[in-house]
Amino acid sequence: MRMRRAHSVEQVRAAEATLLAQLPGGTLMQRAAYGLSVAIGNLIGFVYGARVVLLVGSGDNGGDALYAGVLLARRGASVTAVLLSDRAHAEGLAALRRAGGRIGAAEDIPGADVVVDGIVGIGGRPGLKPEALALVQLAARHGVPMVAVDVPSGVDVDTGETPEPHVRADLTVTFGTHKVCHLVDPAAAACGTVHLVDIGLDLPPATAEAFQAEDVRSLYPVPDGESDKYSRGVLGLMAGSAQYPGAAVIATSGALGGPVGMIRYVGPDSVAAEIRAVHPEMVHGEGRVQAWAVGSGLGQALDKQAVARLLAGPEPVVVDADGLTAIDGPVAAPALLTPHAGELARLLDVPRAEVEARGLEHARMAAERFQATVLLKGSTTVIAAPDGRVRVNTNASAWLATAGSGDVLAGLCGSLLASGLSPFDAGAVGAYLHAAAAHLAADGAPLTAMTLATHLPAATRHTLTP
Ligand SMILES: NC(=O)C1=CN([C@@H]2O[C@H](COP(=O)(O)OP(=O)(O)OC[C@H]3O[C@@H](n4cnc5c(N)ncnc54)[C@H](O)[C@@H]3O)[C@@H](O)[C@H]2O)[C@@H](O)CC1
Ligand SMILES: Nc1ncnc2c1ncn2[C@@H]1O[C@H](COP(=O)(O)OP(=O)(O)O)[C@@H](O)[C@H]1O
Ligand SMILES: [K+]
Repeated sequence: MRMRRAHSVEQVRAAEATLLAQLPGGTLMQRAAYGLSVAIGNLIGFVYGARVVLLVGSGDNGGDALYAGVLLARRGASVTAVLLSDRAHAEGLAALRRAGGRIGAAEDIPGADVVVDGIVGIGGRPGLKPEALALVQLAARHGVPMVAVDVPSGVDVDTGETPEPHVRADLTVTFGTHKVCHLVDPAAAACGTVHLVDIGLDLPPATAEAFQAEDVRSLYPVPDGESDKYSRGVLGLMAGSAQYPGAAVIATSGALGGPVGMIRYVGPDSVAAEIRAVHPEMVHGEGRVQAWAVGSGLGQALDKQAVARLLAGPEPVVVDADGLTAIDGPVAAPALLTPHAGELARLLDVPRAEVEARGLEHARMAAERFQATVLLKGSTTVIAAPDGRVRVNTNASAWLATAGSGDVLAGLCGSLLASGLSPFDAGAVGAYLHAAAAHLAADGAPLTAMTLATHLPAATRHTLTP
């Protein structure tokens, strides 16, 4: 699999320590600095004559910035280091001086071609000191591109939280592996483009993973000559109501845009008629199913006991929207819960703002409490399994923020579950294809939930074709 993998600071430090013991001093920093200097050159498009300002803190993150400055200075850049501490990396500073770099100050920033944030890296606490914040704000006011070394200084590296002021980068150049803050919002949004430089770390299993097309390809249930509609999986859909009939239509569209062989709709005749008008292939009424999707648009028609029966198993179940209100403890069925921040806040009985600020923590907490995979929707979607594994989907399009797009996702995930994927895999594959369909459907302009659903086959084709 080719997923992007993120590791915790502790894991990175351990892997670095092993490697540092084997290599001559400074090797890792030189590898990091070389990758950083190349990425900076690529971002601004030239090096000779470029005006580069380094913001240098007290640690090795500042050291990386200084040595990248050395390499850029040797290629003809004019490099200035603004020191934020009197303990800046001494050897790096001496090397920069030898390469013709100089010590500068705030007034160098407005005319710079790029500012390099070497304030803090994985050793940083959240937040920026006032002096650093003022320099970062000055660069932003003058529209100078910002390159973060390893992480945007001031974010919480291991959680992606941003409780304090922090750098907003155009490009983040990280080393060895991604960190959680590169994948999880709100910090991920502050990273800009993330570029990974290999420095040769030997790493343990990741703390969080982000799927790529290849990962989806390896899991997607593709029918073969032996397949029939039942072996491909039948999805039971309990969604929509007289109040929200559209949710059932949209969820059906989402499900039919996935791998399922057949849909059985369980609900009122009036809603079934609306679905049939768009999807005549839908079957109305109870029967054997391999998985359930329940909850989208049930509104006041929600029958908590009926949902509770599904939650008791044995079939796997996707629980969306109103269906989530039927959950009050561990779920026996293999389950994928698909709340947005407001719904997760209600489930956990905490303020919505807390879920928005600390999404990863709350998704994990809910997965453990309800013994179910929790897919927390947002600009970054977090998928947390009850065993502690985490995946995130970062390739969404903001055009997805439209009514009914969550119903498409619930139907699609149900479809994947019915065709045999685990809740954790169904959530990751579903979130990926949902986002891919959004990019195709929107193509830089508004989309509707139905156009999103009708683009699922094309998104799947693109993803499954190497
Ligand atoms: N350890 C290694 O082998 C490698 C480390 N590398 C770099 O080293 C970095 C980690 O270096 P360090 O462990 O020295 O730590 P940092 O450079 O991240 O910073 C730690 C220092 O910053 C201070 N500090 C913490 N939070 C602060 C804040 N909010 N504002 C101001 N100062 C703050 C601390 O007192 C400490 O002195 C990585 O992010 C990476 O850039 C790379 O060179 C690759 C190899
Ligand atoms: N700003 C955004 N950027 C990217 N994706 C988003 C954004 N806002 C919402 N989404 C995605 O759009 C979908 C919205 O689902 P949901 O909140 O359930 O809406 P609805 O209930 O109207 O269907 C989710 O998949 C979510 O991840
Ligand atoms: K940094």
